[in-house]
Amino acid sequence: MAKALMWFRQDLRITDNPALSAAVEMGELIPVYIHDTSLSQPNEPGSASKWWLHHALRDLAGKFNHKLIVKSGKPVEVLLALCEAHDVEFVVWNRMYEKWARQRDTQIKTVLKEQGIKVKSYNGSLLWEPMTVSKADGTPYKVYTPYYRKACLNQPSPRYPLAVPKYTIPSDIEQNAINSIDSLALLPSINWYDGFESHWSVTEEAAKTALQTFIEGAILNYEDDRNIPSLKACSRLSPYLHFGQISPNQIWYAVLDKFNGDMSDKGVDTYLSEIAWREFSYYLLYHFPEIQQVNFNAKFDNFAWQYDDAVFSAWTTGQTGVPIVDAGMRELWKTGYMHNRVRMIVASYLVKNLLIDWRKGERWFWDCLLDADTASNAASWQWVAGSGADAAPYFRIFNPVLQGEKFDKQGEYVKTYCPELVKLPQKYIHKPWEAPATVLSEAQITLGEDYPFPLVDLKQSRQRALDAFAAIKEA
Ligand SMILES: Cc1cc2nc3c(=O)[nH]c(=O)nc-3n(C[C@H](O)[C@H](O)[C@H](O)COP(=O)(O)OP(=O)(O)OC[C@H]3O[C@@H](n4cnc5c(N)ncnc54)[C@H](O)[C@@H]3O)c2cc1C
Repeated sequence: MAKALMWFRQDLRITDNPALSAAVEMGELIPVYIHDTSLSQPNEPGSASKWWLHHALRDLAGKFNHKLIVKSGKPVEVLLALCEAHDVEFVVWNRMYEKWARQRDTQIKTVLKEQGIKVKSYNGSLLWEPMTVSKADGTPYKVYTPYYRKACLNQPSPRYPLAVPKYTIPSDIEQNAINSIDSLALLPSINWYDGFESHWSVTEEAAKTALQTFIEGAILNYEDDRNIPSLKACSRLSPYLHFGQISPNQIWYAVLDKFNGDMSDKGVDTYLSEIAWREFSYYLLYHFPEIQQVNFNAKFDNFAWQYDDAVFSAWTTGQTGVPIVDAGMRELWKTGYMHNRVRMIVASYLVKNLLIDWRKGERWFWDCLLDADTASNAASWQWVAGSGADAAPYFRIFNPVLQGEKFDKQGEYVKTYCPELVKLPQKYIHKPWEAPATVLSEAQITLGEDYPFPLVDLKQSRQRALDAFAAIKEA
């Protein structure tokens, strides 16, 4: 019987996996994961991602009775060796969209084909692949709304999710996956990740359960509640989506099937349009491959960023003296996740109030987020910075106090992650520096000791940012 090697990458699931289903049709299955040691920064996974990957691989290995072959090295060399050792006829994978991955995969395809091996790739992670969507004049969209509403929604319907295929793995494959995964040493050497385990279950089944729970409840209030960080109002599917433990197709059709294809409910429409923001991020990454490092809007190349180690460190450790910012940065550290509204607030504060280059923030998120994703992270940072495609204008500067008072009225979110402020009355929870001495004393807070004074004056730093922006606008 012919043998088909399935190269798993960011598609660590067995349901709705087009390459896996195709491999099973071709013959006996050889499931393989390769830890690509040729990657360097900025493409090498961050520390939090490696924690997730470790657990996701263990979950996947279990599905193959631990006969997942796990190797590390240069993929082309590993694949050639495996093809020879196991007499492989077909190699399949699901496509990735980063420039480095596309170049690597094209080269591998050529080398394998030269050896007489048949190679095929599939779409396993997007509803609409970037190369299939363009404006009437053939150029790529740069604005989200027409991209999604005009182009994507008028494309042929995305693939309906595939069932789990019935596979047979050759008997000579060893059940050695757990040892091989452990030997990749993915778990970070500094154990700051203990808290992750109480927040996340890293399995394909957990992704399905999270989706089901969300569409049975929170989706109907998503439009209003998604901005409130103290509520469980979002689906929290982002790390599963990044590692492909669930596909956007599974999400799309679970929602449509539940609501009989009706997208008119505000919650449903808004949720699906967030899934489409992920698609748009991949679209941008594909058509503008440098967005992780290069300003989409070249005017920002002359922006007068400022950098100060101590200031950046205060931001990363949640010690800026602005409670909603500090709560967000501490949520990230503790759980590997940060609520979307708060991501926007902390990013705006870094880039606009502290005038630190968005690329520094992007790198910190890359290392700490469990859902760190080249496309969504880079596109979102550029969006907040104002340098991106269809970005928030630079002059629209979030006031973190007003944002906190609007979206965390009672200060519940802040109190969860900044317990030293728990006794502060609601009136001052987002601006402790304005609290009278007696109030601070009753709340057992000494500013500068229990909680920092604000790093910068919000009004002055806002004006400084506007001046810096005016300078590049005029240039
Ligand atoms: C500065 C900044 C950095 C970010 N970095 C990342 C990142 O590295 N990885 C990542 O997946 N998301 C990133 N996001 C987008 C967004 O914050 C997360 O996708 C979202 O918070 C994940 O939580 P959820 O799954 O509960 O989202 P839900 O609200 O339930 O949304 C469902 C899904 O839609 C997608 N989505 C939602 N909002 C966005 C968005 N703005 N852009 C792209 N996709 C979106 C995600 O895949 C998400 O899982 C970033 C946002 C900002 C402002």
